[in-house]
Amino acid sequence: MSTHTDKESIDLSKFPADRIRNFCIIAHIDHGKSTLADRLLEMTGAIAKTEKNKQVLDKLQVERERGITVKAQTASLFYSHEGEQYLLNLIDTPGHVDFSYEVSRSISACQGVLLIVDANQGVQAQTVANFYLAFEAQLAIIPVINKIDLKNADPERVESQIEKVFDIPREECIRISAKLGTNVEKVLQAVVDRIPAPAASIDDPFKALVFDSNFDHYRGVVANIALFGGQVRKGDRIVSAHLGKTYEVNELGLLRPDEHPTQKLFAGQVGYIIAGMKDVKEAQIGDTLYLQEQPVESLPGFKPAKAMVFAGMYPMDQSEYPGLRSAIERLTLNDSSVTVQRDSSLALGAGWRLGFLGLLHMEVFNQRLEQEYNASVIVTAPTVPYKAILSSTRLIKNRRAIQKNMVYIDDQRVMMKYLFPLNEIVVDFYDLLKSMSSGYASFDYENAGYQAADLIKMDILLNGRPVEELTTIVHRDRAYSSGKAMCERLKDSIPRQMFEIAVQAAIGSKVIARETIKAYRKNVLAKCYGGDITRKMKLLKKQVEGKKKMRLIGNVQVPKDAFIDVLKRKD
Ligand SMILES: Nc1nc2c(ncn2[C@@H]2O[C@H](COP(=O)(O)OP(=O)(O)OP(=O)(O)O)[C@@H](O)[C@H]2O)c(=O)[nH]1
Repeated sequence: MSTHTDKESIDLSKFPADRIRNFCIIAHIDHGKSTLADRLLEMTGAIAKTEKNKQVLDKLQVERERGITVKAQTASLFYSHEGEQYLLNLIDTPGHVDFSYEVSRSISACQGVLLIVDANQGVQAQTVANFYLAFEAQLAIIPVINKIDLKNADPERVESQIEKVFDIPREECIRISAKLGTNVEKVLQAVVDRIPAPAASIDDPFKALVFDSNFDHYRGVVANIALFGGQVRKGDRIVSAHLGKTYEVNELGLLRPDEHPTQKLFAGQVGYIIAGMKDVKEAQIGDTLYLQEQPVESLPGFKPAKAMVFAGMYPMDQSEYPGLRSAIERLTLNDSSVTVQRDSSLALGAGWRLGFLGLLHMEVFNQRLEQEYNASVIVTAPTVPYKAILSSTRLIKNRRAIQKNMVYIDDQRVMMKYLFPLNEIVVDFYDLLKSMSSGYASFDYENAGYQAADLIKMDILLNGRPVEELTTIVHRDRAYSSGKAMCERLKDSIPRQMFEIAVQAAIGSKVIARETIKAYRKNVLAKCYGGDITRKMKLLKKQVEGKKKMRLIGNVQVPKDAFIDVLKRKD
């Protein structure tokens, strides 16, 4: 095996399309995609083999803190097989259901996938969902059974599941331990042998799909592109099909996984391009790029993601509005599955209504805003979309989940399909299901359209003042229990203040639940004896900092996390 670590030595013209393989790694969450990606990077010399290089493709702070992948990442690898040099472009994708949009976009730049399945857990919900994304896109699928080093590993059983559920012969499965590196070489060989080369010709005009992009504070838009034909070099004048605007290519190159500038990119390759796009709106994901003098027909692009959960987002202070607006614009460039609409609220001022694919997606977006853009925001209670008929029409009463079908994967696992009201599953269903099944059950969902239901609007009041951000739509039969639970949770998350606070749930003018937060005076100086003034100042400053994380509703200080916490069930 040979490696390329010298920056200057890469001549991409040596890699015509038949020497290129573009593939992504897909799997259920935690089955070991990022660990396998680390091994592939090490074995091909893209990164050094050290203890420090763990999950190198998980670049974001939020990914490292949560130990999950939320963004797909690209890495180009050089691999020699049977005397020939190959360029392998690997895209590592997230496993959690909320980020499946990243998977579907990555698939569009690939001809094959490694479908990783944990040798102990076997086929899980996102294994099935991701398999179908790859299958429908007609990609070559290489099943890889990972974690065979585990004491409870049962690769035989997992192979039977793969055969039964996906109709893939068991002989095609590769058993590996990504952690120890066992059989990982076989995975690289299979990528070359079983995944077709991209059908892209250097003789065609340059045509590239923008499959991801992000905003760099200094260089503007950095777009990840897959070349479906031709070649492109620094100084070329290219056009974005979406806006019809022309740009000059300033820089281009490979992602290894860090940017590695090259002179040119050729048909079938995957890389990055910087072309002086200064506005986030200029680099639409799904856009087609072509040379100014050689117009081409646009590529089909992507189906827009369908937001499932909506929440309001407001600056902590209205003076931070412009800064937050540009942060949201830049982050949505990198995460195009978020929808943004302007909104305003009496209590919180001007802000936005954002649509997300799920609650984890919303939390991660919020965390990225804070970590990558230093923005401090208030997020309101998430809701799901409803269509309301404004009359007293009696709606069909149907709130329970309806079982649609049930398939036995083997004697220990069963796959069940239900029709659920979306509201019942977006907030904490996944967490509850995991804890009730001791982590064994897994879950995936897709939109099944609108259904009529008997719903009412429930308000939450703090000292008699309605908090519109906490208004929810609930099923009539559940109004009392959910009103009571929300009041109890608010009581827990709002700290005592200098006066008594009544927390009430109401339907129209009728109060259905109430909790009281007793008055309390927190004297932060109580522990200060002897009048040390600098220490007093420090404590008072700390108290002011604490208050910044609070939102004033009427005269009540509400911690900003309360808006989400209040919806999560504790049982
Ligand atoms: N024993 C064992 N553990 C493994 C192996 N591969 C991965 N792991 C562990 O499994 C856990 C999850 O691995 P990741 O590589 O982060 O999984 P992932 O599929 O990338 O996770 P997401 O991107 O969040 O979906 C980590 O604790 C790894 O150390 C393996 O071959 N053997």
